[in-house]
Amino acid sequence: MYGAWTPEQVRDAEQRLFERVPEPTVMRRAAYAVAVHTARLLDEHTSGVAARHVTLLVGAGNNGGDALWAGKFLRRRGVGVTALLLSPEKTHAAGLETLRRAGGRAIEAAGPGADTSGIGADAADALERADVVIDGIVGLSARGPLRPLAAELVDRVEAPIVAVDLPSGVDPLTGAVDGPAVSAQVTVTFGGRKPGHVLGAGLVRSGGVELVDIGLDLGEPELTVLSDADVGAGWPVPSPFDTKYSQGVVGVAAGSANFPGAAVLTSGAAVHATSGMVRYAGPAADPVRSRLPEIVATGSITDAGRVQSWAVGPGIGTGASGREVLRQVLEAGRAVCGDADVITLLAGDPTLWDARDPDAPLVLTPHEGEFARLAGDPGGDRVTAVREAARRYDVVLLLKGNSTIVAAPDGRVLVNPAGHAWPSTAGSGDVLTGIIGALLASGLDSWLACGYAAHVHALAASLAASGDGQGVGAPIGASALLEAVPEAVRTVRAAA
Ligand SMILES: NC(=O)C1=CN([C@@H]2O[C@H](COP(=O)(O)OP(=O)(O)OC[C@H]3O[C@@H](n4cnc5c(N)ncnc54)[C@H](OP(=O)(O)O)[C@@H]3O)[C@@H](O)[C@H]2O)[C@@H](O)CC1
Ligand SMILES: [K+]
Repeated sequence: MYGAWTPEQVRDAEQRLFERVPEPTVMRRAAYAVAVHTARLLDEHTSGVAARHVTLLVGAGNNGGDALWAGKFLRRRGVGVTALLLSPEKTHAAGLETLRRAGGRAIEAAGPGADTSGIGADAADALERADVVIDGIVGLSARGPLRPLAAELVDRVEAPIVAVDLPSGVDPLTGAVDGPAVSAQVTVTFGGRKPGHVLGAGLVRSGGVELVDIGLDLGEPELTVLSDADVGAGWPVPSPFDTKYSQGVVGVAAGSANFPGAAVLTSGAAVHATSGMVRYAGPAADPVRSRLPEIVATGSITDAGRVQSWAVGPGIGTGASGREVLRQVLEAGRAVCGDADVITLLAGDPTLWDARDPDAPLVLTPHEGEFARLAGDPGGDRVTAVREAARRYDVVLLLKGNSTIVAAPDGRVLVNPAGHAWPSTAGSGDVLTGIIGALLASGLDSWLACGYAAHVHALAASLAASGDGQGVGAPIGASALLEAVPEAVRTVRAAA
């Protein structure tokens, strides 16, 4: 498990740290780590460090200061270093002096001989010669899209990039990217990850994140990310004394005559996610029985028998029958995971919420379009949007994406930064619903159940796509994802 902290939290911790440790000492610590990782990358790409060339992109603040200090440390290892100053009059003075004293060169990025991009001829040459580029344009204080000169420089880079703290162009708080942004091979960050490292485009732009301890005491994180080991340790498996009933019985209300596949995928996922028992209730009882003989299938919810949770929504439709299914499930007073048509129904008819037992956990798992129907466009700051909607509706909300976000009504937020889109295939959401339903039936906390399910679901998709998770991926459908769920569960349990 690891956390991510907002820039504001980092700044508060930074102030407390500076009361004990002088600021330049902290910066040197941070910069030294940047130099170490840059040397590593140089070695990987050029089979050496000495006599290689590193170009620094140096912005107006301490992020640029870190880059300049890192340049000084690289000089000690015989690296040729050129700093391109984006705001010469605001450059970190001590950093600039130390680099120059170590034999590094510093020139204006917008120097003489500039073409239409505004980049000077010497600066363009230094970019071209670079074996590795260090991005110190902007870090924690980034606001809005990159300014034009920064954007031009970033577009021009061809060498692998080490980003200082955050890839420039990525919003530190939301991970959103608006225009050109650095795509780093490695991002060296300090004290703790920031939301920008684990959300949306920022997740992909950060490359491998290297965390450096500089003595910050950060407190409770804004976001939590679960590891394989966390998920594996909490995944419910039968104890020697369990029966099929004691592990929790899942009810599945999904699919219709027109969409029997949704019933099969949701039910199949519930079967694969935990042991125990799965009941199906709905018009697709025959196809479910024939594909999944272990399921007890009936035509209606009233005949289904006792369950501990309901997985409801995929393929039920948004007409009168779907509405009735949802009403019955909500009135049953059990934990509910609602997906797809359930979200559309709840968004369209606020009176349906009245059927809900307020003491029974309710989980909703929208994709972006469904979320918009329920709570408006999530915009760039998805975490805030999901957290507010979870509070407003008193539900656990899971917003799907390459970083899936799970917010509880009390404000806790989990992120599953899968960083790939293999689960983006028709029917994949049905599988996720079945997994969550099964975990809810086992009695897991509904927020954690969503975090575990999102993690295993994304892992199952990548295992299915790449055979063993190592190979080159090939397109998959939801059936392949479903079949890979047990392997994904084994993988996380082996890590625990
Ligand atoms: N926290 C810690 O513990 C430690 C922090 N450390 C380091 O300090 C960094 C934070 O430094 P910081 O506060 O000086 O600001 P930083 O991010 O360098 O921005 C500088 C200036 O850039 C500008 N600018 C803004 N947006 C822009 C844009 N879109 N495109 C272009 N330019 C833009 C804006 O200046 P303006 O031009 O508006 O005057 C802004 O003031 C942090 O990321 C880490 O590297 C480490 O040294 C040690 C431990
Ligand atoms: K940066």
